[in-house]
Amino acid sequence: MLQFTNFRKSYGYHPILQIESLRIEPGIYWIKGVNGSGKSTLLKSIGGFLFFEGEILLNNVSVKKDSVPYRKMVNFADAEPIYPEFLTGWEMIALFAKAKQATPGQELYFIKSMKMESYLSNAVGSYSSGMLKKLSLVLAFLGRPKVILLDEPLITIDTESLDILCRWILKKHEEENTTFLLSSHQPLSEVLLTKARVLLVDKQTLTMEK
Ligand SMILES: Nc1ncnc2c1ncn2[C@@H]1O[C@H](COP(=O)(O)OP(=O)(O)OP(=O)(O)O)[C@@H](O)[C@H]1O
Repeated sequence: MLQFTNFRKSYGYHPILQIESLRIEPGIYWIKGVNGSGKSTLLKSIGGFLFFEGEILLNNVSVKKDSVPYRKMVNFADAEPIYPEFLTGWEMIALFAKAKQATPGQELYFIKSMKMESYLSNAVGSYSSGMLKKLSLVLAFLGRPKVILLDEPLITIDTESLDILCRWILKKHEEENTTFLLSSHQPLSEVLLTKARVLLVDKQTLTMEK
């Protein structure tokens, strides 16, 4: 369970988000909000990548005070992923698999289902934006995190892969009770919509829609 207490995030003197108190139970959540409302800022704060005032706890573990155990429970895929260009996809996967203590071969299901075998031996610098996006999604699913944060996961990937990603999300949630927080301007697939609750970023705060 994610818990926000007196959360405040500003850039300089520009306040972006303020969440007095909010509990997010395990589930699948669609984070909605207009451009610039603060969705990426929220996800990066939960991921432990940004400084903020107040507290975020995951299963009572603090992102600030216990950042190492906290980060082991949280995986993140950036909206526009950037990786060292000279590493291959396989090398990136090996790095993340080790860091996230993935079971041997866990990545193969994801790689096969999105048909990525043909390019993973190439350096990441040669990837198209869709190829890079798929790699970032595979990395985010490695290990057994409690929470997976996906910032605009639906952009740049082809329609066939969209359906596959929705299946990954439902499977991971059903099998491991992984919580997903995903931001998207595109509507989610019907099947994902039936499972997802909406978190709205508006007027500089976050509210759960019924
Ligand atoms: N590094 C930064 N420095 C200063 N301001 C920033 C920074 N990053 C984001 N902002 C500002 O914070 C606000 C929220 O940005 P954020 O990227 O979180 O919005 P978003 O809801 O994800 O937007 P979009 O839907 O366009 O991706 C915007 O006003 C943006 O200009």
